[in-house]
Amino acid sequence: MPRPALQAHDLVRIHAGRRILDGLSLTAAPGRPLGLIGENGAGKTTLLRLLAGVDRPDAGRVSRPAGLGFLHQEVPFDTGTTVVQVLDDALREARAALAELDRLTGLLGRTPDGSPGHAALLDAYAAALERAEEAEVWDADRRAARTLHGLGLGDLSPERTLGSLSGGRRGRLALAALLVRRPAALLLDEPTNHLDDEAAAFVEERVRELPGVVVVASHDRAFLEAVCTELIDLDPAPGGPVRYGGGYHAYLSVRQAERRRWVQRFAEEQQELRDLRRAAEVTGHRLAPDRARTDHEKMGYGHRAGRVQRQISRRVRDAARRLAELERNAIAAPPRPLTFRPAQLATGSGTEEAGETGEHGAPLVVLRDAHLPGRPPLPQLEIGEGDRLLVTGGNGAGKSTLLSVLAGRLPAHGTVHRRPGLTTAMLTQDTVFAHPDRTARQVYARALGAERAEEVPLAALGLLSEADTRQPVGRLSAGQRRRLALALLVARPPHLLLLDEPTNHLSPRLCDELEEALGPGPGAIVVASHDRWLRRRWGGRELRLRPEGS
Ligand SMILES: Nc1ncnc2c1ncn2[C@@H]1O[C@H](COP(=O)(O)OP(=O)(O)OP(=O)(O)O)[C@@H](O)[C@H]1O
Repeated sequence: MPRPALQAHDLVRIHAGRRILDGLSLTAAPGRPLGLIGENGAGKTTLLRLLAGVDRPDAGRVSRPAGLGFLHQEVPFDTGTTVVQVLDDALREARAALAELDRLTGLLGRTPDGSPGHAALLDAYAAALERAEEAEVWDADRRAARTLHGLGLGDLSPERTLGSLSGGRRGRLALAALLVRRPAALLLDEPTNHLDDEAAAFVEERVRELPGVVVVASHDRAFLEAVCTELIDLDPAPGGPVRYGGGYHAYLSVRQAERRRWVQRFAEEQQELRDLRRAAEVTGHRLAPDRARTDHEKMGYGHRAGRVQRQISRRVRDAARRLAELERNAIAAPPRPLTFRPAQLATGSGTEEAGETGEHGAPLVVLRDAHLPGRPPLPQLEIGEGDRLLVTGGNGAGKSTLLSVLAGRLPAHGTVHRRPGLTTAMLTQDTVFAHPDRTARQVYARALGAERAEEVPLAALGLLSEADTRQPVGRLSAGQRRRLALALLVARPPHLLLLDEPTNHLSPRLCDELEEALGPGPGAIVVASHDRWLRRRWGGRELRLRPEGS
């Protein structure tokens, strides 16, 4: 039986009066993973939610295979659910399929060949067998164990509640549950945000071999390249969202060429519009009945007056027609992309306090034999002025713990010496704002104080558009919320800036700009990241953490 595709027709979605999706159609075929890409706020999550049936479109429709699985950016289970309950839920369909097969086998055994109902029973058995084979139900328990292991969750006690797990582990468990279930259509929103290299490679492998529909929204270039056979770019384009075949690299070059063509077409069209308007004005002026004629015009005027008049009128009419047509169908101006423009990310710490205490030139932070009960060991570490340190390590190696200790958010035993007067700021992995109804601007002004917010206006940082700064933070996309959190940090640069997985949720363009800003400069910056792409290009100091016992 052919597997069903997922299809969307003419989807429209309006948020707060803005058309986020405007007549989008797509088909996601089984076995051909489709990637959704675009700037933060382009509408990827919005589209996934419509495809999943979590939200209803304002117009258009979706037809989807039964038994669809959706990995949200935020985990959908409540905090009291245990690990074993999540897995039982994932295995429910496989177990039900096996039970049904057993029941039909028993019935067949008791029904003699040729007796009434035997043929119907055989058909039911064949159908149940096909469903069970498709879902690979015999392998389900083994698959569950292998998947937990592959996602670095092999050590999880089945009785742990989700509330007791870190956000990253909760996310990985939700993903594991979906890979175990193998739904006919799998929709994934930023699946690699919490994955180290090994886990990301494992997921790539599993997703590639899924026989059903896969649609994935992601900013992870390495993942998109490895998994997707087609991409849909939701960023503005003259003819609406564009579909690209051939993976991420192919997309990048085609997309750049398209953007150049758009800019050029727009410039040419604007020039033509200006010319036509000028021509219409000048010719209109020449034809005006009360205009005095020049001597040159008077000489031939009587003789050729009628013909010239007709020619000019025709030209005026043609120009007016072309002008009206162009004005009606003019291509939209290519939107100017946001450009991250921080004055600096961190600031020099030659503070008065340091001078007074004779610590000028001393390290900003020193860790010696520092440790926290129940957490991975902390390294011996000195962070000095101008340092740029990349902290790497697999899931559970203690990257976030280290950053929290450096930030002074987690008290550790042993020596944690911070230079007097040192200011630190940390971009955490979960961006939560306490008042979702406050606009981004209000949050910014309250956090920084009106004076600083005026000195460094939010929109001037190039992280959010003017329009988005007026949005309530609860309505911003995950990436836009992270952009706001970053803006709050760089608007008042600290001496020591700590970035925990800074590239999660951020668009590739911003990641590039951020990476550039991380280069040499004043202050100190410590970055914890699993991003393969960032790590590959990092030129500075690196500290690799290993989980205890490894
Ligand atoms: N409930 C809502 N009300 C108003 N606007 C909304 C709402 N939900 C989303 N939006 C807006 O819709 C746009 C698209 O949001 P969406 O979350 O789909 O973007 P995205 O492409 O997934 O972004 P990201 O890359 O940051 O995850 C954003 O501008 C967002 O502010």
